[in-house]
Amino acid sequence: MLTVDNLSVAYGRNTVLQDVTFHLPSGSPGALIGPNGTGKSSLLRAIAGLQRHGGTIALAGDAAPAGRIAYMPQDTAAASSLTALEVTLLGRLGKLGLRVARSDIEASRDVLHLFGLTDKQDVAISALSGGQRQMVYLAQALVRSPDVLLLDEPTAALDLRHQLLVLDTVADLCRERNIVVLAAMHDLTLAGRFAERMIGLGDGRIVAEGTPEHVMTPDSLADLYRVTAEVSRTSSGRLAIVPTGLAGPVQ
Ligand SMILES: Nc1ncnc2c1ncn2[C@@H]1O[C@H](COP(=O)(O)OP(=O)(O)OP(=O)(O)O)[C@@H](O)[C@H]1O
Repeated sequence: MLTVDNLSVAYGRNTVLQDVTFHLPSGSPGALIGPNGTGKSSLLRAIAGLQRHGGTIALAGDAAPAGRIAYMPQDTAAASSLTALEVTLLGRLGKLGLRVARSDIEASRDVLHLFGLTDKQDVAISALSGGQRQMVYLAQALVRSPDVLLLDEPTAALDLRHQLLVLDTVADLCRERNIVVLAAMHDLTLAGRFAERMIGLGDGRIVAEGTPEHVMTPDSLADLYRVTAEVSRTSSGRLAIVPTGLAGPVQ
């Protein structure tokens, strides 16, 4: 269980997160939703130990869990000449000795294979497409075998098939390894498919929390995003969110 208590983040005098308190159980994929600029990335970075913050973060009672957390940033642009395999392997850095063990390479190859990137493993990361690069950085996070996996818009650059592949892979991993997973997402229908727990962030505070059904009602979507939206069930029982119009003035 990840416990975030009274967390705050400020950039200079600009406080962007305040009084953020929530629990996220292991084994239940979590989605973090909310409008642009509301503090989702700041929250993920604070949990990952990459952002100065107030308040406390604990993982099953461990008050300094940063070493057990893997974080995939939103921006994976890279000018590096490292290959996809090398970038993935970097995820094992904490575990690597002076020599790279065969098992580290195999673990890295396996994850790249899972994402259909076997034929790209020796290609420089700078020569990959945006979606391929996003999957390589996800592979890097996965090979760390973290206890907490934080993903910032992990499907933003992916086509329909790879969106499902990546999210289903991460959700399965969350349940099988009983780890904590929190992904910031803008596609609410995808988020509803992926997540068992959802946190709605508005203006730097938690404004809704619970199951996707509870968080993604027309009223709470109007509060969060200032849009009107239809929330329905598909014939297979999944939640579908269709924004239908703007509500309220642009701020
Ligand atoms: N390094 C920084 N220095 C100063 N202000 C920052 C910095 N990073 C973010 N901010 C500000 O903090 C606020 C929250 O930004 P953050 O990136 O956390 O939002 P977000 O919810 O992830 O947005 P998006 O959905 O657009 O990615 C914004 O107003 C942003 O301008």
